[in-house]
Amino acid sequence: MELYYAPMEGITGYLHRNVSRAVFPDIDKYMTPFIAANQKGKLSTKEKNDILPDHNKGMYVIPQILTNQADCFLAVERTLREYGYTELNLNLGCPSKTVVTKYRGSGFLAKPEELDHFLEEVFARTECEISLKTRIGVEDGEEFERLLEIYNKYPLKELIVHPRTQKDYYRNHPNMEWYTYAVEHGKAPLCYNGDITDVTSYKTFMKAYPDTIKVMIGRGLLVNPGLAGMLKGKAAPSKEQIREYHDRMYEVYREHMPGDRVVLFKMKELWYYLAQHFTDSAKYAKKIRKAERLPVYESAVNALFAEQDFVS
Ligand SMILES: Cc1cc2nc3c(=O)[nH]c(=O)nc-3n(C[C@H](O)[C@H](O)[C@H](O)COP(=O)(O)O)c2cc1C
Repeated sequence: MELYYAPMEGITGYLHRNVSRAVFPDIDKYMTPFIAANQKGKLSTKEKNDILPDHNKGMYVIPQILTNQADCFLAVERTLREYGYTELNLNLGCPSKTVVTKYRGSGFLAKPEELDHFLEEVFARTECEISLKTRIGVEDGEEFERLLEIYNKYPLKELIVHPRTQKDYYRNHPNMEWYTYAVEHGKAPLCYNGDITDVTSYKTFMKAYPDTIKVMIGRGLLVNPGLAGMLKGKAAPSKEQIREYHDRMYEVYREHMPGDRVVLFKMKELWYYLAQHFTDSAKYAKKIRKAERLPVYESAVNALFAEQDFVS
């Protein structure tokens, strides 16, 4: 089984990636949060930092691109090739309003003809291997029939399917009827993504789709950073490992983020997920959420680690 770390904008940048890798080295591939492509193929400082080979040593990293313009895709491809990347991913899943109203991310799924032309042009000129990360439609899973017909025309490296619609955001459950449709009718190698949160949900999924060889996990790895190891037969992470994961993350953010407020913001975001597997975590999570200074934050975290357990 190949396990992929899903891209999560604002969370899974290279600092997060390196710390996760150092403590829990069971992920096979990492996808970067999306790079918003422009005509010149220029990367922002944040995007450049995220893909620099020196910042991603020892990891298989796939840069993800967000655009609906073939020229922009190919321009950023040229830039990424200069850094040595030969595999790229197109984001056809982002559900956020600001992205969707520009017909990008899952918004691009509303324009299947344009999407087809885009892919035609990209595949005619690309020098990379290209995968797609897609939702099943904008409003309704029925749209996926047409979308898959389009995807099947191109030599995709792989098709990563998160079987929700744009309208679903992260609500409801993945629509497994349409994932089954992808299994039965898709030509590209498939990777499943969506709501694999623990060993039980993984086993249930694998029982239904025993031929699966690629699974991408996002939030499940944030709530339990040791989940990939568990899915590969390792023991559940100990509280000491979670502490190490936390401490290293805190250290790199303090080293690289511009000021305590940003560090606190990043750490609170981490705890939004990480607190979920601690026993009786509500009051500690509240203190962490309310902390406005690092010493207050640290004492809330110390109390949580000292007084509660991590159970996965
Ligand atoms: C905070 C956040 C940011 C995300 N950013 C991206 C992104 O940049 N690109 C992308 O393709 N998906 C993004 N996603 C979607 C995830 O990659 C994944 O498809 C989704 O969370 C479903 O998988 P999961 O149930 O395993 O978390 C994001 C999700 C979250 C929660």
